[in-house]
Amino acid sequence: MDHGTTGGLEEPYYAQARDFVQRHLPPCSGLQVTLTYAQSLDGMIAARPGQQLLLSSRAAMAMTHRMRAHHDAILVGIGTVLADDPQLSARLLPSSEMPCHPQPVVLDPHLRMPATARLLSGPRADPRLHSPWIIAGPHADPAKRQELQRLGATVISVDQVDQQGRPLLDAVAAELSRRGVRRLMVEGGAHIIQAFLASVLVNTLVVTIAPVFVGVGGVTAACASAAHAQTFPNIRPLAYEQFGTDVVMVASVQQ
Ligand SMILES: NC(=O)C1=CN([C@@H]2O[C@H](COP(=O)(O)OP(=O)(O)OC[C@H]3O[C@@H](n4cnc5c(N)ncnc54)[C@H](O)[C@@H]3O)[C@@H](O)[C@H]2O)C=CC1
Ligand SMILES: Nc1nc(O)c(N)c(N[C@@H]2O[C@H](COP(=O)(O)O)[C@@H](O)[C@H]2O)n1
Repeated sequence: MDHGTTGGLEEPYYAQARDFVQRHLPPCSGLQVTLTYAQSLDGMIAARPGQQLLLSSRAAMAMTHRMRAHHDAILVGIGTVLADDPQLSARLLPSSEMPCHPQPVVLDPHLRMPATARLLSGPRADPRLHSPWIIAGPHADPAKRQELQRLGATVISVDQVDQQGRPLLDAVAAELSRRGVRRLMVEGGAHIIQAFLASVLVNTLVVTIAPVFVGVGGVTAACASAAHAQTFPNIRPLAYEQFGTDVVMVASVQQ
């Protein structure tokens, strides 16, 4: 389906999203990592663990899709796949600007990805979508690996893991670089945001702040524990811009 020159987006959203991304994302040298998510005024990314909450306005969502299109790969954790069943595409852009969508990457140490996930079924219906790369740990079930590969996924083993059996992000980044990823956009969820903030990998942070309160029971953006409290990087805000009803902050991350 051709959505015309603005991909079905209203012209002001389309133009603002394009200009914002061009202005604020740095040119690429080595692996550039952009960490991005949407949060409420009280710092929540979901109302309940394992549930999806739409926070971004349509204008901010346009910016997110524009940003997806600017990256080679979009990474989420398996918790986000189980909660949201995302597509991780840049489908709000016109097809003329997005001949091929970015590569989805899922951190899934124990291969919990459901066979019914849209990340697996989508590429069978639309050849412009890539089947996901699934980053597994060393103890992943070989039968599940085979099943996911039969469904089109590429299962990549990363054997360097932390004490909880989760792939080390340095090793993940090296593997993605080796496969040609130059710009990586990390979207969440809470555990992945925390892990990337505690790493030295993030170059740019883009946070959409929506004018709502979520309250008790919500999931905080970075599920910070005392153990991680010392590991937040310094943030140098570069710009704040209003997208619809939301404010988007773009910042460089100082390691
Ligand atoms: N508002 C927003 O922008 C977004 C909100 N979300 C929300 O976040 C929630 C999901 O968050 P989580 O449950 O925390 O799931 P998550 O998406 O952060 O995945 C966590 C899982 O990733 C795996 N993992 C692999 N390597 C890891 C590493 N190095 N460090 C940590 N985990 C690693 C572990 O199996 C862990 O259980 C959902 O409610 C979803 O809707 C997710 C993305 C964006
Ligand atoms: N930018 C943004 N705003 C929100 O309000 C959100 N809930 C999210 N969530 C992220 O987007 C994924 C869904 O993507 P698709 O629409 O399925 O392509 C979701 O899984 C989160 O990563 N993002």
